[in-house]
Amino acid sequence: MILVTFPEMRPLAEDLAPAIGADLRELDWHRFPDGESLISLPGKLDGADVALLATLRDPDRLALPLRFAAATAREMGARRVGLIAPYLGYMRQDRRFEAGQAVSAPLFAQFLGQSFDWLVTVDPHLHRIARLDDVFPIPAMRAVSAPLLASWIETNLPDAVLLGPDSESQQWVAEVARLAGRPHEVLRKVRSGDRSVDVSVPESAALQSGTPVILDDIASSGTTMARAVERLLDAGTPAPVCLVIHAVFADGAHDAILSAGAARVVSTDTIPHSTNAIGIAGVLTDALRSLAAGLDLPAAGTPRLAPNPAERTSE
Ligand SMILES: O=P(O)(O)OC[C@H]1O[C@@H](O)[C@H](O)[C@@H]1O
Repeated sequence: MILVTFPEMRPLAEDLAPAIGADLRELDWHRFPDGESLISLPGKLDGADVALLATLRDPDRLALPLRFAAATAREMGARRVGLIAPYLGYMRQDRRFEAGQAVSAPLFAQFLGQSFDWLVTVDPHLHRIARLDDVFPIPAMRAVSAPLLASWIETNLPDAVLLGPDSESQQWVAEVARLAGRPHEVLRKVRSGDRSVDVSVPESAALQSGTPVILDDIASSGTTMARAVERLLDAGTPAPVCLVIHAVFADGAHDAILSAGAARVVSTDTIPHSTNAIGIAGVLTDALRSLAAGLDLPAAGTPRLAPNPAERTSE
């Protein structure tokens, strides 16, 4: 397999390529002064199975470059072209909340399915849509970060009390708490706008029994995390640690969470960010191996634990 990475994903690509036995290449993405993109793929692709690595934060910016890259790989002779998207954007708009709205999740899945033969992602935001297969017209596999999050908690915060900021976070929090052998609670959230969120904290003895760790799949504006931090401090807990799978972090989000009083913000490296502390190459490799078995792809190699991204940057 040939792994072709978008430039910003190079650090994860360097963990992933040896683990899956892929030849690593980086595409060139030139931006013209008017904002148009020129994508260039390196080397020959004749008959190769190609995997593109791109994380879909800011998916509007990436959509056309992805389509150009996939089409060009085919023109250069690639046998199949897959997409490894550690973060898969647009999954939250999974129904028409108001008349006339686009239901973006299936539309974006169809868009990607027109360019790629398969897809692997990490913990997609699926709620009313149960499975990736329900919206993707191509084989789509989800890697699960829960074992990595649980292991991080066991090592770094053995007295953690896991807290989901809203009912949608129940699925992540319950599983990580089970794997880490720690208690968990789910807070109540009411959202009235993009940055207008109210969180309330239930009375609970568990809250006072350890270090609060707020766990969510996505921090976007950071408002959910920030309000949860404030309400927990109001309830008399120690400063919470915020653990997020996908560090989407719109402008100012990380600072807003810290200003609210969080002790620390930690994320996986599905999206490059200064808070990355948990490497997901191992679970991506597992997912690629499962997919490869079903698709007659070149078998991915033996999974290896990825180095901690924080350690990587200090090398
Ligand atoms: O409050 P922000 O950070 O904007 O949005 C993130 C929240 O929106 C939800 O869909 C996510 O699961 C998370 O709870």
